[in-house]
Amino acid sequence: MLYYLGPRGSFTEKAGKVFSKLTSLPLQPTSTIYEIFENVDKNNAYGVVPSENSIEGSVTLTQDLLLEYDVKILGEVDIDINHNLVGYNKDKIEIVISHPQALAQCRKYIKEHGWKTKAVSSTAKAAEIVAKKKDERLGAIASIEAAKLYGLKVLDRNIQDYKNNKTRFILIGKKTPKFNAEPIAYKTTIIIELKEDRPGALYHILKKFAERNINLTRIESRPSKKRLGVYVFYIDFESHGDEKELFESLNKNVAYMKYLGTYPVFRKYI
Ligand SMILES: O=C(O)C(=O)C[C@]1(C(=O)O)C=C[C@@H](O)C=C1
Repeated sequence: MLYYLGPRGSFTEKAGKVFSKLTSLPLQPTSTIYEIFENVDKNNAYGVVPSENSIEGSVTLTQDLLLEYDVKILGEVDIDINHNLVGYNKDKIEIVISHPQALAQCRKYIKEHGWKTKAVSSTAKAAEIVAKKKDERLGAIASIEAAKLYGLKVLDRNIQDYKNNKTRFILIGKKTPKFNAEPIAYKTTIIIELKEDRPGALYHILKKFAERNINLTRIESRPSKKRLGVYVFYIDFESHGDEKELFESLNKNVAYMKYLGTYPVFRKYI
């Protein structure tokens, strides 16, 4: 089973469809990202979750749960995100409902119209709520598919503040499934905590990548949640086959390291 953040018509479903096609796993909607991690961890299932967005950055809940749960990243795909205002009548709208990431990606547009906002669990959930309430004062920010599915009008298209809006989605699970297409690249993700807070501590870590000519594709810090001012670093890099020697070397300089996997990166059209 391949769990995704639903209901039907969410952007995560789009990414889910890509991975479902690649693996032949059947899709199953859930209502929270938590539920996806729970199912993956307890029932050996697979899940698709948003990881980062080109406008708003990291989906912090996903990042935090990757640290907490015993799951691996098994694949990655980037999906174009085009947000739309959906509902009944644009002139009557007072409140727009959507996922917090979607509200943030359309911040300027919402401000220009002076609407209030309400955050819900996904863009598709927002469309479902507006359709159920049948209230002209409500609008949702969602996909065209969600508008069709829940019988709403598309009142404005492509309303995100920056046009080239993409979200990166990851496939999570315990064991790599069989993929029926070739990836465009392989990546590795690790999470580390530095041994001590001293000059050059991070530099010595980064130097190990530079010395081995390994290209980093992301480095991001998140609070360790242990103490204010203590961070963990999420590092993505282009895979280079055997990484054993690199990890041995890194282990000497870190207080903690979690290996999240070496995984294929797919194009959205397969
Ligand atoms: O609400 C949805 O449709 C989702 O799939 C979630 C989500 C997210 O969590 O980032 C996915 C992509 C977009 O960036 C906006 C919302």
